[in-house]
Amino acid sequence: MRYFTAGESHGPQLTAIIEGLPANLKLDIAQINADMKRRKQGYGRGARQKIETDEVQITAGLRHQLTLGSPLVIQLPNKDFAHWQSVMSPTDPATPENSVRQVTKPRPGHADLVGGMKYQHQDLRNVLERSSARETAMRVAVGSVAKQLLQVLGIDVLGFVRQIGPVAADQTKLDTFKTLADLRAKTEISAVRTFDDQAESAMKIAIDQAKKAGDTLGGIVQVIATGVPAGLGSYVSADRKLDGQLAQAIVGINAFKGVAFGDGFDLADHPGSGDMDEIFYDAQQGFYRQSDHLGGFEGGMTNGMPIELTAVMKPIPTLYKPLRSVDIHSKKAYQANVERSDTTAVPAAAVVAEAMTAITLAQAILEMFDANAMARLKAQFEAYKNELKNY
Ligand SMILES: Cc1cc2nc3c(=O)[nH]c(=O)nc-3n(C[C@H](O)[C@H](O)[C@H](O)COP(=O)(O)O)c2cc1C
Ligand SMILES: C=C(O[C@@H]1CC(C(=O)O)=C[C@@H](OP(=O)(O)O)[C@H]1O)C(=O)O
Repeated sequence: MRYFTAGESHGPQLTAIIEGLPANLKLDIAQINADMKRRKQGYGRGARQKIETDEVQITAGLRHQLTLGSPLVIQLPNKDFAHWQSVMSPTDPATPENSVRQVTKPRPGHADLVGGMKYQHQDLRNVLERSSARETAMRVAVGSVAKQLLQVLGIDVLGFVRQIGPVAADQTKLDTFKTLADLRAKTEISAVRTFDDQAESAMKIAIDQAKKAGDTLGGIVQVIATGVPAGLGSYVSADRKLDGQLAQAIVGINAFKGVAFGDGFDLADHPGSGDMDEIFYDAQQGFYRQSDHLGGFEGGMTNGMPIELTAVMKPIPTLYKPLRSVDIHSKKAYQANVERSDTTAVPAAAVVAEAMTAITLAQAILEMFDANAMARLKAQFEAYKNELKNY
């Protein structure tokens, strides 16, 4: 399965094309729109989210709710385009209004300056329109399709928030959730998509303070995937290591600067005796582990334990109290451009990280098993899981 997205943040619409989905996967569009809504939400988002409704249309590859095996096309209109028609028209010639609204003062931390240099743009709007995380809406739509495929195979994926700015949720509270369904129920009703009420209140205060100061916040998200069988990915070549592919997918999210699996950076100061997931066997379940320090990966392959990753998002680069920059035309020192921005988008980014994990897992499965028809895929997948149990 591969996919592309196209579309500018304030252009007429965003589009995703997914190729390589099996035929006869039942798709619930309401479920895709529910995920779109989850990405829109989160304490600390800016005014843009009030304008958009983020309801997708599927215009190819689907008949009577079943995939055809042909490319699936998902479209999402940008409601904000109505306010940007003259600036963003794909066909009309440029008007004087365009030059007034040119962006020439690049924002440190955004793609503006380097994108302008690389593509020889004199109006940095030509960079920001596509580098904007508006595009992550399409990744969530694609991820929602991937999650519906994984659901048929018994795999569940959830993204949530661990930290916003200096406020971290309490790990011991996370350990009290026995199932992913319980954790989902808790994080879905949280304004910051976390599981710790006390931390949530402190996170909201931190966001309010940052907003008041014209500043922004980053944070840490976590993704857990359960029901993943051992053996996805491979140790035989570096580019086939699934943890490596997942790291790319996660760090490829706008503003993400790092990813860690299992105990992550804490592995550095743990002795080996405390951090390997020891191997046990019983006839009922076959080989199993009692711990998940390595986040579900050994040798670039899933090992049958839940996949657990954490990832860090830097603070939002557009500041209402702008940073120092230089005008690309006059070369004079100015404050960076600011139009409108989120104070933090960590809760939304948790949904994007969940989507990227689901896409990466679905791709690994569709590469390993027959990807033509859903029923055959499911039969092969179940047979493989039985084979593992009897190894
Ligand atoms: C969901 C989400 C929302 C974002 N919202 C904003 C925003 O409102 N303003 C902003 O400057 N950056 C925002 N960003 C971050 C920028 O898109 C990102 O920093 C930029 O594309 C540069 O890429 P890099 O940070 O990966 O280097 C957001 C990121 C995500 C994932
Ligand atoms: C539009 C979205 O996020 C945008 C991501 C973004 C950026 O620079 O990444 C900048 C802002 O764009 P605007 O100036 O239109 O408000 C965010 O709102 C979205 O998530 O749907």
